[in-house]
Amino acid sequence: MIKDYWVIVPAAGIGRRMGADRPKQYLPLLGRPLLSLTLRNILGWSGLAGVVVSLSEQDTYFSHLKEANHPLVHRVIGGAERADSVLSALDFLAQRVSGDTPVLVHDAARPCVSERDIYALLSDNVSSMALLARPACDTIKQSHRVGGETYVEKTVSRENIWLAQTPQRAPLNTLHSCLGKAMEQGVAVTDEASALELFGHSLQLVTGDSDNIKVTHPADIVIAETILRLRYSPTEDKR
Ligand SMILES: Nc1ccn([C@@H]2O[C@H](COP(=O)(O)OP(=O)(O)OP(=O)(O)O)[C@@H](O)[C@H]2O)c(=O)n1
Ligand SMILES: C[C@](O)(CO)[C@H](O)COP(=O)(O)O
Repeated sequence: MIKDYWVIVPAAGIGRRMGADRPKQYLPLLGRPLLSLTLRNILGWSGLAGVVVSLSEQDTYFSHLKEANHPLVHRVIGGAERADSVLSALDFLAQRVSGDTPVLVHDAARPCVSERDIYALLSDNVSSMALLARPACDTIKQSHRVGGETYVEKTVSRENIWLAQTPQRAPLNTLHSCLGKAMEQGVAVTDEASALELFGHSLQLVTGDSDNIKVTHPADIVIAETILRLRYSPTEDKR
């Protein structure tokens, strides 16, 4: 398993789809802020060198988290889009660690990723550029709009269709340069793999669990709480 890797946690979003009174990463899950649970999870991964959390400039919540002053946790100011927030953390790392350092980018909003999936992604047998993902299991429809309504254009074969999760893994210098160039070119990249693909890199897909959900809508809070309740005992919750 690889060691001495860094994890970037983009956590500068506003959680518009959640529609809560604060950014979703600070909503309580099992009585603890979502971002605190995500960081607790990451800080337990073996071989971790450090974590860089990208925060909104207006963030007033982070400093109250248990993990805020952990020696392995660093913070940077994020940007308007997820990619800006990731790039800001990559800029921070590029000034401090060697260019071949493995970097994992993991959404703050995915508190449930399992240790088993992380160790699969970090395995020596896996390519240095890889991501957790799930094969699509529903029937896939392509749509078009007519008069303000949405209609089926066609059914797309789900063979070879995967749903990207995080973490996504790449060497620091490769990801830094690809993401930087993609943004200079004005390409909208919603994950790290897209930026790497754009410049011809081949990424390995590592099958992740379906419980690595991205907390996006209100109902996801209940689902994530259920997953976490099943996984952690009350004693472990004190960490
Ligand atoms: N400018 C942004 C936008 C998003 N993120 C982070 O990227 C992750 C995935 O984004 P998403 O789940 O879409 O979060 P939000 O952008 O906050 O949600 P929404 O799109 O509903 O506003 C989240 O951890 C979010 O905090 C970020 O760091 N900086
Ligand atoms: C990175 C990601 O979580 C992979 O599924 C996703 O692309 C983030 O997308 P969003 O538009 O920020 O929700």
